[in-house]
Amino acid sequence: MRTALLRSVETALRRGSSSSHFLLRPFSSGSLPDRKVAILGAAGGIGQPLSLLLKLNPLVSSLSLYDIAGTPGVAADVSHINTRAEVAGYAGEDQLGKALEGSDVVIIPAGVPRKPGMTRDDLFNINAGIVKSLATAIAKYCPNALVNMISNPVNSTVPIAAEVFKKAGTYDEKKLFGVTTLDVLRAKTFYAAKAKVPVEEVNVPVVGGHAGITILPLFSQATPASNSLSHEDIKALTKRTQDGGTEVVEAKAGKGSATLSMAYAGAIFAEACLKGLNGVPDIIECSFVQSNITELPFFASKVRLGKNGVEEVLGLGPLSDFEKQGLESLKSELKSSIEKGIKFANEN
Ligand SMILES: NC(=O)c1ccc[n+]([C@@H]2O[C@H](COP(=O)([O-])OP(=O)(O)OC[C@H]3O[C@@H](n4cnc5c(N)ncnc54)[C@H](O)[C@@H]3O)[C@@H](O)[C@H]2O)c1
Ligand SMILES: O=C(O)C[C@H](O)C(=O)O
Repeated sequence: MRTALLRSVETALRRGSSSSHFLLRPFSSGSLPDRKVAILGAAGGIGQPLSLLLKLNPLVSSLSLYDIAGTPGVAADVSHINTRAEVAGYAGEDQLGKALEGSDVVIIPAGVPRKPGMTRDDLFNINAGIVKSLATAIAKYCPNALVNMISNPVNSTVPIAAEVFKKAGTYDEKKLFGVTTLDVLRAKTFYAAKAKVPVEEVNVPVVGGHAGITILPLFSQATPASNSLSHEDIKALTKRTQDGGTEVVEAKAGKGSATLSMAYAGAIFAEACLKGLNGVPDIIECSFVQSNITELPFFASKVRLGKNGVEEVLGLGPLSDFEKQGLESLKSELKSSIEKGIKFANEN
């Protein structure tokens, strides 16, 4: 028999709040809807910890782990954890259809990561083709799924997927997301340390794209507000957020890029998508989506998530002069990365 406590936990889970945390909380999956999540690239540096985090999430009833190799081991391993999600591992292209069929959310961390000295755009030649073939399969096997794109360069891989979906006749701009959550986590972490405020209370929107100067944290809108930060502090925080990925790439010295923090960020964003699908109100996250809040066709900003994916692309809000300058400076790089993705999808 379910106790009042369990019932209230269930209600809280369904209603949720974007800040409630899925780790270590008691749950009963009794009346939660079934949700299948597929991870493409599940045997990789991000894919493995992301598989673990989603196995811990009671909103997931079926966890489908796909990679070109290595997934049976990852699947067997996480499947022993005594949580709701049933886990299946699929390896090799001939199993991709089965891995995708019936998915509500597909997360894509498939592709190569950076080494020191490389930009994210240097990954384009390899990752563009990988993303194109995975998007083609999504259009065929689960055209209604919400797609969470992690593979870099996100500023180009999201437009590639959009073009593939358009050609297949399945494109729904509400369902395609570039995952920029790690930029938000970094902005929150760095701001909290500098402003000396409790990190768990901090919110900072990050807009633009996901590479270098296209990453634009809006510290003028950070909460709790701080009046102890100078303009030089804000400039330094902005630069550190923009270079956060490179900081990790250099520290890993040739052994890849952010994997653990990215898995956490990917799990947060996937959970937000699932809550939206489940009808939880007021789920707001930053994401790189089709947008008309600037003249660019894709742009990261706060979005409200709902039963069909993006319910509303939220505006930028008031910007400081420094942020207005940052916004103008990022546009040409972001525009050419988007155009590069569109061109690739249409010519290959
Ligand atoms: N969006 C972000 O904020 C963010 C953050 C960190 C990393 N990334 C990007 O995520 C990607 C993955 O990073 P990683 O560290 O996990 O790399 P990794 O090399 O450790 O893992 C990538 C995995 O993708 C798999 N893969 C390759 N081709 C595939 C295909 N066709 N189908 C399915 N799987 C395929 C590989 O077998 C491997 O297991 C990189 O492009 C990286 O730049 C993005
Ligand atoms: O920096 C990278 O190459 C990986 C990722 O985009 C990140 O921001 O950590």
